[in-house]
Amino acid sequence: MTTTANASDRVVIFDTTLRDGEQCPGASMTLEEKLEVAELLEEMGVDVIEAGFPIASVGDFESVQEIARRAKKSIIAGLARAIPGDIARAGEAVRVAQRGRIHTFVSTSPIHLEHQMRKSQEQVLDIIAATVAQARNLVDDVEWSAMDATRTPLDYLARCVEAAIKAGATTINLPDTVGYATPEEYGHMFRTMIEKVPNADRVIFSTHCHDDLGLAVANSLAGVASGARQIECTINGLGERAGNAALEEVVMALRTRGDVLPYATGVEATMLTRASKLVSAVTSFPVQYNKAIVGRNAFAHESGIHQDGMLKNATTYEIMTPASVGVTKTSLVMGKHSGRAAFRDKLRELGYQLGENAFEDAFNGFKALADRKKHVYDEDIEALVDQEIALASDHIKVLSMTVIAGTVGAQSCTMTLDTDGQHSTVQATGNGPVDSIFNAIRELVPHEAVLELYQVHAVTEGTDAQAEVSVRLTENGKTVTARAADPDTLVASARAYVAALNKLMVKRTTVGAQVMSA
Ligand SMILES: CC(=O)SCCNC(=O)CCNC(=O)[C@H](O)C(C)(C)COP(=O)(O)OP(=O)(O)OC[C@H]1O[C@@H](n2cnc3c(N)ncnc32)[C@H](O)[C@@H]1OP(=O)(O)O
Ligand SMILES: CC(C)C(=O)C(=O)O
Repeated sequence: MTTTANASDRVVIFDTTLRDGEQCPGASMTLEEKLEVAELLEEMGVDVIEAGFPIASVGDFESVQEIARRAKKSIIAGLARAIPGDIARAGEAVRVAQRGRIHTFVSTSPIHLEHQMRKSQEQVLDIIAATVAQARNLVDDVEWSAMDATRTPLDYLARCVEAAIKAGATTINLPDTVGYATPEEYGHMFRTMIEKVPNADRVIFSTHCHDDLGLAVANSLAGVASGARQIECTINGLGERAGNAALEEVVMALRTRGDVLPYATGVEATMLTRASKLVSAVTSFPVQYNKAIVGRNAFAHESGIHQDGMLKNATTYEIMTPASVGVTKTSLVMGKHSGRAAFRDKLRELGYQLGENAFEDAFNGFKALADRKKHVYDEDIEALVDQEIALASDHIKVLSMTVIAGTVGAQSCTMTLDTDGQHSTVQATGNGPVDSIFNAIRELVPHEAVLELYQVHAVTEGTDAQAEVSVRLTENGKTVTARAADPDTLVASARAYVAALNKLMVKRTTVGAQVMSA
């Protein structure tokens, strides 16, 4: 790859996760973490890695130098203000790289010149000439940036760019430092510089966009469409304030919309998810669920209509494949918006084959559960379907129950059971609510079976989790175990006990014994 041609359709990807990304409050990384990220960026095919700001601290200097020492293919850049000491330090750090770059910057906008730099336009032009020349004496690859370029009058910006090119800059970066530009304005700035500035064709123009108005990626792409051939970006869009253009979004926009943005990058897109996860882990910055490309919902579909389309053909609702960014598969999330098509597919995946009636019952049960529960997991569906299957062969069913529990008085249960179509009700007390439930059942269905095990566990997490209750009964040497699940632990307990009784009845019938009478 060459970084000197401006006319090609190859876009240089300049990753600044380790510099601008680290400027995100709380995102600082240790040397080891930076080395790990840099190694992955290089393996992924990132052209330029901005490894840090060497004058900022000894730690920053050391990490830029170590990354520079280890890099094999990527260009390693170190940032420097337009100050001789900064440039010397950056040069010292990147000189050990096979391909080192000094990236020096100075403000150009009236606001910055007046309030931050406290310099005149003419003084800044002199500074640009001197500092870029100093950097060029140290390395061949020098990038110059006009800090706050998008709030700089174009005629003055053109004079600055001309001065930087004349002094030897090889890349000219025009940042939207405060995330202020619109795509149209940003593109116009590049077209103007490329048309107006002498020798503009000898350098690569670069974008560097911040996301204060959520336009960082759109502006970067507008810059490329207007002649820029380097995009500065960060993994997960990390960076100062609202962050920078996200590398994964830029790369996938170029890849997915090659019809209108016919520019290539050298990035291996299947590594994007891995890179996102690594940066999230080392910075402790979670990736928002709905983040484009790498958010956990980026390839998840919950609504029935979308799931139906996805099952028929994934192109109905996905513009890129999950595999293209390193995600193993699309996920159809089961929830209250899911329909029959997705539910049928989920049952198939879980190994169930239900007849139409049983399927409808299970689907209605699932919808009712999804209305009460935020997340419906595979285990919830399994518990629900197991219960539907068990109910289909039940002689005894729990029709209704009311339990009174608490600190005042004995716990009691009023229970109505349906036994082969006959309804009977009883009220029973007990030593605790579960005991009162089991006593009620014993009164309605007299039997000798002994309760061997009563166990409750949450099927999934959260206070709205389904409780799964297991009950084991033993009678005449025969043991049965049954389970039932419900968000109400007491209902699950009653159903599990009754399910165990039903099993016991089936066992008795099988061995020719008397069927219990209610
Ligand atoms: C848009 C960006 O993202 S730019 C990069 C921002 N990143 C960082 O600032 C992170 C690293 N920074 C640091 O560690 C420190 O700010 C340092 C080491 C660079 C400087 O620290 P200090 O010497 O204490 O200066 P301080 O940070 O208080 O102020 C910045 C100074 O740099 C000057 N300055 C800012 N940008 C530039 C520039 N591009 N060229 C020359 N001088 C500059 C400011 O005018 C100010 O100078 P002054 O003290 O004479 O008023
Ligand atoms: C140093 C420059 C490139 C910068 O980070 C900005 O202007 O946002």
